[in-house]
Amino acid sequence: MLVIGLISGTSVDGIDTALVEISGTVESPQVQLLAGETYPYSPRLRETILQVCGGEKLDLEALASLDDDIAAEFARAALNIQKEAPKAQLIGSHGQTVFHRPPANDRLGYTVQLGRGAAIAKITRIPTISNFRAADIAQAGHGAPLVPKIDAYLLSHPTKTRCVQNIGGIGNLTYLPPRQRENWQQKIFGWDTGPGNVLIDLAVQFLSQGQQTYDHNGQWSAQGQPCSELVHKWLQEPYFQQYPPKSTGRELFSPAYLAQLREDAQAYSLSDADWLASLTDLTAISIAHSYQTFLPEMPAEVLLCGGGARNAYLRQRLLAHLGSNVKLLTTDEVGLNSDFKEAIAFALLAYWRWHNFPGNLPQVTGAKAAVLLGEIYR
Ligand SMILES: Nc1ncnc2c1ncn2[C@@H]1O[C@H](COP(=O)(O)OP(=O)(O)OP(=O)(O)O)[C@@H](O)[C@H]1O
Ligand SMILES: CC(=O)N[C@H]1[C@@H]2OC[C@@H](O2)[C@@H](O)[C@@H]1O[C@H](C)C(=O)O
Repeated sequence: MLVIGLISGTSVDGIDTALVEISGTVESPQVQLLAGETYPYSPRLRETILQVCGGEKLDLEALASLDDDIAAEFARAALNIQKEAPKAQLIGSHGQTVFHRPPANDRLGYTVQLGRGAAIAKITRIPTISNFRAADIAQAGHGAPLVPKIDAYLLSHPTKTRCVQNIGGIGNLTYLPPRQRENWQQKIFGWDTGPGNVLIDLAVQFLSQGQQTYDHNGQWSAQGQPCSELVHKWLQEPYFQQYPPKSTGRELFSPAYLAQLREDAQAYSLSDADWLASLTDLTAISIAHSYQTFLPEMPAEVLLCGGGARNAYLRQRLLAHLGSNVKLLTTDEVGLNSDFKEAIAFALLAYWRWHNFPGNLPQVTGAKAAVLLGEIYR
């Protein structure tokens, strides 16, 4: 089956689009990436989305327009990716997260992904599945992360313990015990580790007065030295100490949050490069801390994906904190494209929904049951 996967993540940099051929069976799918593209948002749409993520108020009419503007961009991405290919039979569209509130005590979580599937189906004339997180949230789950079940099917190893670490705007991990271990599927874990690139990106934009949006290959932060006293102070953030299941977003790791870290850096008279090095080190140490604190064992291999895998300084700090017993690779090195893995995941989640196969892992999201994910718009 030819399926298109679409997602714009928490970096809000554009629409990752994957055209994939899915064969095999639902329980043993083979996925081949035929084409992958990122279609950047127009600067105006990106700005609006970031403002909404930052809590700017919208009236309902403006919300409806934004929802459909995003859907139109997603539909255009889907039409573009298959220009030179046979027509896809199905689209799985994650949409754009603009709000995420994890569940708490006796209150369900709440999550909003804009870019409604009905509009994508209408424009593309291809059946579209969207709103993947709602059914898990209705089961008292976090609705995130959803990729761990995909990782289990595509990246687990017969004899090695692996972790898959996505470093997008937010970071999230999947822990995969070896497949030969008894009941290995029940022992898979996953959660959001905290910031991926979000703090680094916000700081670079602030320091460059909007001229740069990210620290290319980590070149700027590599010129500085992390201040370990500050990094350890920052690691006291309650989210890092919270037990999984857990999920987070730009609501916590926000411009206001960064402003506090800026004040701290000024109190220590850090240079700009030292501040960036410290934020990068915080990102790395928060990931490693998550492994060392909450996993039953350290993995033999960590497979990186997401844009942060290209940040050489971040990779170096991560290796330093994970320890030399851990081998750091990218998912590309084991055959899965690291830039389009999330888009591929939503193609496969749509395929599973189409075939009535549950897409969530309750022990990861905290949901009470495994459920079908996504709403179908024919
Ligand atoms: N060459 C590079 N050097 C350093 N950082 C990079 C590079 N390329 C991409 N990035 C970082 O990766 C980010 C985009 O990553 P990605 O597309 O994986 O995020 P996302 O999918 O939006 O987030 P999430 O996974 O949280 O939903 C950019 O904002 C930038 O910070
Ligand atoms: C609410 C939301 O959009 N969460 C995203 C975000 O980006 C990374 C991390 O936080 C992950 O939990 C999730 O995305 C991926 C695709 C997931 O669901 O696995």
